[in-house]
Amino acid sequence: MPSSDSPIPTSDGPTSTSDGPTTSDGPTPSGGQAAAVSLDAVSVTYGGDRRLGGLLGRTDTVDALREVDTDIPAGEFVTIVGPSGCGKSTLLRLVAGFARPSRGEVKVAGEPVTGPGPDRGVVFQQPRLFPWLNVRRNVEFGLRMTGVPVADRRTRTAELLDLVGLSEAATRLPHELSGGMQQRAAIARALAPGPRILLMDEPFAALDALTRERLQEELRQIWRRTGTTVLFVTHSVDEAVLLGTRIIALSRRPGRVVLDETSTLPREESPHAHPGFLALREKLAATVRAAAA
Ligand SMILES: Nc1ncnc2c1ncn2[C@@H]1O[C@H](COP(=O)(O)OP(=O)(O)OP(=O)(O)O)[C@@H](O)[C@H]1O
Repeated sequence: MPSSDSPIPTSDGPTSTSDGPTTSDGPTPSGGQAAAVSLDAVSVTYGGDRRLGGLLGRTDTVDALREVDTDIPAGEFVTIVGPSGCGKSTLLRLVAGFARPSRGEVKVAGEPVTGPGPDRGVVFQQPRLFPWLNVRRNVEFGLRMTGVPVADRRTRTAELLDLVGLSEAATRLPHELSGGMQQRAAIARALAPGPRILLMDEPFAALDALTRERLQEELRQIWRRTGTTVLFVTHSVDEAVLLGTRIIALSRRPGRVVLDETSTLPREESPHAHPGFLALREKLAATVRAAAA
C-alpha cells in the first residue's frame, strides 16, 4: 500500500514525441489547454500489402478500428472496454506510438504522435520485468538509460517504491515476488520517467481476484497522488466502472465508440457501495453485450 501522502510529480519536460515538433500551433478543442490525448477520425487496418497486385505480399486485411473520435482532458482516468478483438489494444498502441493509424490523427498534448516517448508510460498484462535485475534496478532502469544523475534516480526510485508499497522488496529479484508485487514494480517502472500519460493494457487480468481488488484500490490512490492521465484497457465491466472517471465502450471489430460516459461515482471511498454503481454497471454491460452481438 502507498504509505506517504507527498505528491509524486510528473514530467515537466517536452510533451512531444522524439522527432515531433515541441509546440502546438493550432487552436485547441476548448480554446485553452490541448487535450492530453485526442483521436480524430482514427481508423486502423492491418495487413493488405498489395504490391504487384498481391504477388509480393498479403492482400487480406483486418479492420481493427473505424472512425474513432475522442478528446481526453489531462488528469482523467479513462477505462476502455469492449468485446475481444475490437481494437482496444490497438487504440492503446496508437497512443503509445507503437503503431500508426491508417487514417485520421492521434495527438498527445496537441502534438501528433510519431513514436514512443517518455511522456507516456506503458504497463502490459505481463509485468515484463528484467529477470536479472532486482526491483530497484528495474524501476530505475529508464532513468539510468536517460542519464539521470545517480542521486536523483535513487531518490526518485525510493519515492516510487514507497508509492507502490515495495520499499521492503527493493533488493529482491522478480522471481522472488508474487504476481501482484511484480505488477506493482512494473507500474513503478512505467512511472519512473514522470509520464503525463499512463497506458495500461489489462494490467490486472492475470492476477487472482483478491490481489486484483487490492491493486485496483492502490492504482486509484496512485492516480490521485500523481495526477497522471490514465488510459486503462479491460475486459471487465466491473473494473471499468470501478476505476474510470470516464468509460469508453467500443463495438465489436472494427471498433467504434458506442458509449462514452463520464462517471459521477465518488472516488474517495469504494464506488461499489454507491447506488449509482449498479446502474452504471448495468448500462455498460448492456452496451457491451449489444456491441458484441
Ligand atoms: N499486427 C497485426 N496484424 C494483423 N492483425 C492484427 C494485428 N494486431 C491486431 N490485429 C487484429 O486486429 C483486431 C484488433 O486487435 P486488438 O488486439 O487491438 O483487439 P483487443 O480488443 O485488444 O483484443 P483482446 O480483447 O482479445 O485483447 C483483432 O482482430 C486482431 O486479430
